[in-house]
Amino acid sequence: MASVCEVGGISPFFQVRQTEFGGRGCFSIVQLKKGAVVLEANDSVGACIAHEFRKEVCHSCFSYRNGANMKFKLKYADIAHLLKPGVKISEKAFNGAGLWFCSESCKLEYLTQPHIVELIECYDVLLRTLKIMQKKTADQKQEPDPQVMSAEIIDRAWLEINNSWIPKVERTKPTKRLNELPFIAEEEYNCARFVARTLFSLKHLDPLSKTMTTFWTLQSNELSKISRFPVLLNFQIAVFKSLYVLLPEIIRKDLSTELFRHIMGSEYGNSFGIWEEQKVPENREFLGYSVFPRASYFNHSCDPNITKSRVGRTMLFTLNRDVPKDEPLCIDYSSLLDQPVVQRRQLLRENWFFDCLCGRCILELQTIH
Ligand SMILES: C[S@@+](CC[C@H](N)C(=O)[O-])C[C@H]1O[C@@H](n2cnc3c(N)ncnc32)[C@H](O)[C@@H]1O
Repeated sequence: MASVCEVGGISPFFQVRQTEFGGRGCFSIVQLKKGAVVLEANDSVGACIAHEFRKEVCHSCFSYRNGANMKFKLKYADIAHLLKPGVKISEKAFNGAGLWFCSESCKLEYLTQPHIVELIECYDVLLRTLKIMQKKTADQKQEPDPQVMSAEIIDRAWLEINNSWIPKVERTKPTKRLNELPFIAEEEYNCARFVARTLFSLKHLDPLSKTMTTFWTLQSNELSKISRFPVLLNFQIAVFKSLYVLLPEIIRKDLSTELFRHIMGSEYGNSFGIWEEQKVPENREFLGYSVFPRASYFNHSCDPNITKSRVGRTMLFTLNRDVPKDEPLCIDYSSLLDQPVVQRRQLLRENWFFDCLCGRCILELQTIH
């Protein structure tokens, strides 16, 4: 984990410091007024709209219109002029990369992202593979899922990939590598798209940017999440193998087991849901998720002083009350604030893998003991 100075300078309103209960958190560095936006994050590193919602969500502005299909699907003609050396997209095989938009202008805006055709090639090959896999019906499980998990078991599984599987693939002729492809279903596909987007972002981000430096210092929850759901180890390995076999070289060359584990481990505790906008939590659709490294130092509080909201692709972090200097700035991870303390803490433990030590929990725990 990085030292504090490596994650400073995210906002003029707060600093990242060590908290009393361990880990880092955000603290106000000046007195702040209710309504102040302490962070505006539009620098997502990885994001994924669930396959289920692919036609119903605009991939540029993330708008969703009560389940209506978006009218503008990506076509080969839209990208033909963007093709460049190292990117091979055949007109005949092109599937639209699973990208739909609410308007021509949103589509154009998406296509103006530098080098975006590299990502479109990745998305399209993953989508083509999912469609082929969906035609297979037999039980495709290759490895039995482990029952008990530990850091050693996880490390050993990845060592095996590094020492045995990758060298084997590298010795295999490119035309035969598809034989190494594991079975993937929709969940693996969603995850593969998320990782592909992250690899693409990292490839083109300024290495000295705050987004990049904070990405490398994100807390990983790999062990706690896989310990709770051991099936995730084989799931992740299947995603890794699929990406290794399928991704075009221009993106795949940066894929290593170490980077993959950091992307997956940090995604678990640091991603923000892409929820339908302007609806109460109980009635919102969960459309996908996104990682904003600069916004990942906000701890949870059951009495949060920050309200998070999404406007298009941007996350806003707005103070919901006046805050003095040196106060922790916290958001609500859970939408469970009306639950009693014991249930709240249990749900946070089960879903977010930590025992909540916020001021409200500590106070309420004292009253029940
Ligand atoms: C998004 S990160 C927040 C930044 C994190 N503290 C760090 O050092 O990178 C979420 C993690 O912070 C810790 N955390 C956040 N809120 C907490 C709370 N109320 N009580 C205890 N731990 C908390 C947990 O370890 C959780 O998995």
